[in-house]
Amino acid sequence: MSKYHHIKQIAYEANMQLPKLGLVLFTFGNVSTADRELGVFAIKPSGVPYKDLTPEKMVIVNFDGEVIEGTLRPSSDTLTHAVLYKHWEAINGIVHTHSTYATAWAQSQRDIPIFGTTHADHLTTDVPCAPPMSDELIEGNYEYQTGFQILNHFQENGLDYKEVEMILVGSHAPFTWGKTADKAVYNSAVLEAVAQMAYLTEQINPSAPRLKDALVNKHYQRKHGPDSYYGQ
Ligand SMILES: O=C(CO)[C@@H](O)[C@@H](O)COP(=O)(O)O
Repeated sequence: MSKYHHIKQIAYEANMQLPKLGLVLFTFGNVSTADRELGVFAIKPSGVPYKDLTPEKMVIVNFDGEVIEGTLRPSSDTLTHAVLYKHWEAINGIVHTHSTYATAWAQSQRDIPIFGTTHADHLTTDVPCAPPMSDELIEGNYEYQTGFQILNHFQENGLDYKEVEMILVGSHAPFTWGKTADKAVYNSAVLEAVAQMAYLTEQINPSAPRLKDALVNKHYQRKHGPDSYYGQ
């Protein structure tokens, strides 16, 4: 058995959650999970429909994006995953989807405003949207540059990747991450729900107010503070 069997299994199971949660159609997304000791991650092969996926089909790649084990081509988004793993050492799972509402906000090149307590349960800021890349960068290695586009946007806006575990890539689609692949998948589902609620909120009331800071903090602390399940 491959010494990477455990991460292939985790990556497979996390990938299979995406169609079950309604976050992908056909081959529209990918999940990876890292083993920091082995210095690699397992990622979905490119263009393989979820119905044909097996743990053995997962591709093992190092943090420079070089294939270490696997017969299929790794996801076309592999270099974005590699850049994030290389620079953000606390994450072990990354998800990319084209879920409808989150992608619509990304294509509209807008942050998702913090309108409600569901949003505040998970983060205290708007969901950030990184501006689209210049033509020059797009003509280079788009997926590699996407990794830096995400890193730069976090740095320039003083965002902490351990607190804000999601981003919209302008003119493209969302990426989420977490300590585990399961948490990254959870974050993608939360993002899609928040994106839908924010869209509907603006449709019903284009001048809907943002959530008051006191409520933002109360809800976030309830789920992340020292007395919370995750904070302990
Ligand atoms: O962004 C895109 C396409 O727009 C890709 O993420 C999506 O098609 C998935 O590609 P892979 O099958 O993982 O190579």
